[in-house]
Amino acid sequence: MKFEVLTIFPEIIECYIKHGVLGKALNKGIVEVKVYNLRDFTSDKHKKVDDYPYGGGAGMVMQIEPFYNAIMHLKADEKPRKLVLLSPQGRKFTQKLAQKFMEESKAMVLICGRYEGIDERVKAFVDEEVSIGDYVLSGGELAALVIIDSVVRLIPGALGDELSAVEDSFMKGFLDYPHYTRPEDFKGMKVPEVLLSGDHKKIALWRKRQALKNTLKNRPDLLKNLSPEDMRILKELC
Ligand SMILES: COC(=O)c1cc2cc(CO)sc2[nH]1
Repeated sequence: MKFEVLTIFPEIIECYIKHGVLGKALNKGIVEVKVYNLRDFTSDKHKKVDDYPYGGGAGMVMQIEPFYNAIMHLKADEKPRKLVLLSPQGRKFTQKLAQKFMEESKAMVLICGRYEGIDERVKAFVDEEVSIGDYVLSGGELAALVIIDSVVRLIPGALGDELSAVEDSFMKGFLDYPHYTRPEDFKGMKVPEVLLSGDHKKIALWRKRQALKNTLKNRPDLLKNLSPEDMRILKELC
């Protein structure tokens, strides 16, 4: 899978992708991330990317030309790619959409705005507009990193051989269960006995109960289409 990121702050992306699962996936060649500085696609000596908004108002708007030039540069190889604009107005990014992106796209272009936003005409050249949540960010780069991180984790082989409980739980529509590691007793805060029992069936049931309890408490909206077994456990919790 290949990600191409358009941004005026390439270092934000380049710094993050070197670490952790992403870094390993890059080293394994499972994923490729190329970052393009929009300033390299300007035509003036000051590498200007923004200008005053038509109609007035506070702040500056990013001009279409650098985005257009960068997109045309990428499209020159005529390879298929999904162009995604990160924006607060986009459709909500979820684990399901991450799965869809991983399954359907060999290459994604992640377009990051800054300032007060970008010229609306850029949207004529993108396939999707995506938001990672209902809050204001200073730019699209963090949202682009969220998408890269969550999609790469889903690529077979990216996580190595370690199972990922987080993926499992979210894919099943729950929040994760609690995790513990040594020491067994930290200032009197003990690890739940069941996790020390070695009884894998009991441990699995305890984890499922905890995941449902967490989900009921913090994200009841996720509790849809439960299996009869999960519904039984949930009813016990209520
Ligand atoms: C100038 O600001 C942006 O380009 C910008 C992009 C995004 C994405 C958000 C949440 O998904 S908030 C936000 N702001």
